Amino acid sequence: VGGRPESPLVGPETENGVAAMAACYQGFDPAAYLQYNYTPPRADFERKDSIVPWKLACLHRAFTEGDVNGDLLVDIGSGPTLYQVLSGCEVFKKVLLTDFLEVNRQELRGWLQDKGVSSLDWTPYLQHVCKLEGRRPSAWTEKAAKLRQVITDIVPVDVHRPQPLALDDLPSAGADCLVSCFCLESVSPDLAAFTRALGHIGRLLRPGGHLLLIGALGESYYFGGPGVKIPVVPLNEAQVCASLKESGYTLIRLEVYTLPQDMRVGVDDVSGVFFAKAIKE
Ligand SMILES: C[S@@+](CC[C@H](N)C(=O)[O-])C[C@H]1O[C@@H](n2cnc3c(N)ncnc32)[C@H](O)[C@@H]1O
Ligand SMILES: O=S(=O)(c1ccc2c(c1)CN[C@@H](CF)C2)N1CCSCC1
Repeated sequence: VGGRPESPLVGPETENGVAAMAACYQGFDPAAYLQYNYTPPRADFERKDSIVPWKLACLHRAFTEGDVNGDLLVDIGSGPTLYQVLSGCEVFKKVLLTDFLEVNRQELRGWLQDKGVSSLDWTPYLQHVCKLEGRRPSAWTEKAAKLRQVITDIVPVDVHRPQPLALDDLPSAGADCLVSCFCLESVSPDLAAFTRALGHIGRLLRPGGHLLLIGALGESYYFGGPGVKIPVVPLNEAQVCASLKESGYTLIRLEVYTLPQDMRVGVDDVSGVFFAKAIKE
């Protein structure tokens, strides 16, 4: 994983762009990334206009409105975060986490295997999702146990490969649902590569399966650690919709959140966040 794409359709220019992106990620710092994006002011559960309640509510609704079901949920480009599967872990028997970097896979294993070892305390996220589910916040320990029970593995992934996962990491029937947050636009050298990557992960999904895609709007860079500036494909809503359509999905719903000024904290130049629920044709 992480090698050059195999597709004969991809020219040297794109291969060079993909390789350059992979090089940018060698300095990625999970603890710093979590600090930049998953602590206040961005992760402030007391603020009504905070992005956290909005995102967790989008995911909760998408997983629980009745059309998403099956056995296997795969999270593409998990990074060092878990918020993206806190609702899905109640709906799927198996959850597969994936990331390109061993440092991120190690961060996730630290949380899963040992109650104390992780760079961020996910308790407020667990408690918030319990509240969305109508449970008492103290049920967060049960949700943490559920998460540790359903996450079957944490494996390498490369969305620029036509087959992003190792064949033996995925059942032949494919995944029933994919979730992917802030990954494709943050790892692609350009819009064409973003769209191709959407098609590649679509091949992991059974026909009729759902994609829950969260991403940045208008973002051209972010810091993945101190001094680790990573380029991002700046997207607008129309491009997201067009790329989904071009790569074989039917859009069910697109929701957009505009970041308040005080959440623009210098770790990136994101202007908004989109949430797309789509179905693979
Ligand atoms: C901006 S982070 C998103 C992390 C997390 N999903 C979140 O919501 O914050 C982008 C992630 O993509 C991963 N990544 C980098 N290159 C990749 C590739 N070629 N294929 C899949 N994931 C990749 C990085 O290791 C990183 O964890
Ligand atoms: O939407 S966030 O503010 C957020 C969370 C992660 C990221 C960005 C924004 C923008 N840059 C991305 C680079 F890929 C990563 N957010 C942080 C608090 S919890 C919910 C998600």
